Amino acid sequence: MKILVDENMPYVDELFGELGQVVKVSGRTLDAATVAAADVLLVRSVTKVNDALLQANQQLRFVGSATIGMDHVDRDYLASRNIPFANAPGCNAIAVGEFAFIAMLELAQRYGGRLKDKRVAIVGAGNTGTALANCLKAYGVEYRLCDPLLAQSGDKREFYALDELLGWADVISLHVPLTREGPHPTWYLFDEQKLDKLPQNAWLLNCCRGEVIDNRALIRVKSRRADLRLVLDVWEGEPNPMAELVLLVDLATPHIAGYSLEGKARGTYMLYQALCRELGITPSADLNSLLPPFHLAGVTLSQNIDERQLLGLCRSVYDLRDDDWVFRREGLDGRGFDNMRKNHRHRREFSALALAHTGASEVDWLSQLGFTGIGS
Ligand SMILES: NC(=O)c1ccc[n+]([C@@H]2O[C@H](COP(=O)([O-])OP(=O)(O)OC[C@H]3O[C@@H](n4cnc5c(N)ncnc54)[C@H](O)[C@@H]3O)[C@@H](O)[C@H]2O)c1
Ligand SMILES: O=C(O)[C@H](O)[C@H](O)COP(=O)(O)O
Repeated sequence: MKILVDENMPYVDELFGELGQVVKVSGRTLDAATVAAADVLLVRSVTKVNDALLQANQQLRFVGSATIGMDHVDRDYLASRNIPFANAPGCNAIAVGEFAFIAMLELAQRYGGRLKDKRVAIVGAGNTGTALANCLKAYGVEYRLCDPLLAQSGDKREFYALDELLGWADVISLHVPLTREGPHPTWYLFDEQKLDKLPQNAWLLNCCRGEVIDNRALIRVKSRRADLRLVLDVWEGEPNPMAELVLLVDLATPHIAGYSLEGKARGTYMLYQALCRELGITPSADLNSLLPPFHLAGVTLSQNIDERQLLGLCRSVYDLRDDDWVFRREGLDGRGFDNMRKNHRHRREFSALALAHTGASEVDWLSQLGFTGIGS
């Protein structure tokens, strides 16, 4: 069985090696001729899976995407050919939640004031939005959710309308899928009119899809609104973001908010489980055994920590400033953007760091935030 895999998917040899011949390819440039002889195709978000890519292949048994987003996959086409499909919902939710949380701590540190005193609107309360909400709740930050679809579906959490939240929030963090149809499409959800409604001194974070914000309108609005602070991980026109926009952004990264080692490994593992199900095989590999140990054996807190010290702790797990810096230096053209993503291996989740304490008394919130093993 020939298993064609995006080269940016970690642990594929360990997980799929026993199921067939693993062939690694560039997901961005994958073409129909290369796919023609595959039995299994495993992609990430940069591969458009559609008629054009698959028409020359008559034996494909399974397609998987190690991502939450599915806007790159023509699922109707796959269904029309009875090709089973799986994605990896939730695989990188913790990574995105922690990324947005750390970015907010960074902005607070940079511009004065505390994140703890901000009000955060989370637009899209699915996996990644909820992961961010969990971080904010653990740290005691006030937040509100906007998700008309979940509100209608009977989700018991309290939801608010977007326009209402724009009059309430200091921080707006976007966590919606990219959709062009349906009752609440998100393509250009933040157009110029909506961007103009951002509160004074607002922070706007986009960790979902670039096209949820009209990037040209954002350049215009930011050019006349110096008060706005921007964190963008996703861009219109990836892998070629508008260089002019990058200059206006406080923290800029090449679509790596979900790129913790744990998140990427979970994505691959979820596809492994799905393919095993499809083949009627019991999965034998163990996800936890794949991850390397963290370079810090643990950290012992000798007193309760303040926000600045919390940021220090977060930076010891993942220093977002490094990615921002490399991105500005090397990631602004398509090649640099993709290279940074391809070589991104350094990031872990809070759970990689074991905390202990001697004199600290308020520590429960750190384990709720995700750190491991808080105990005296
Ligand atoms: N930057 C990254 O690395 C990264 C990582 C993971 C996911 N993503 C992107 O983020 C998106 C969200 O991920 P997720 O795991 O939270 O997905 P999810 O499907 O779990 O949640 C998305 C939520 O958005 C809600 N929603 C849809 N339209 C809305 C609208 N108009 N207004 C408010 N809410 C709306 C849905 O009801 C759903 O609850 C993904 O589709 C993907 O495109 C990016
Ligand atoms: O939708 C997702 O899950 C994310 O956007 C994902 O992390 C994107 O990473 P890629 O698939 O492009 O490597």
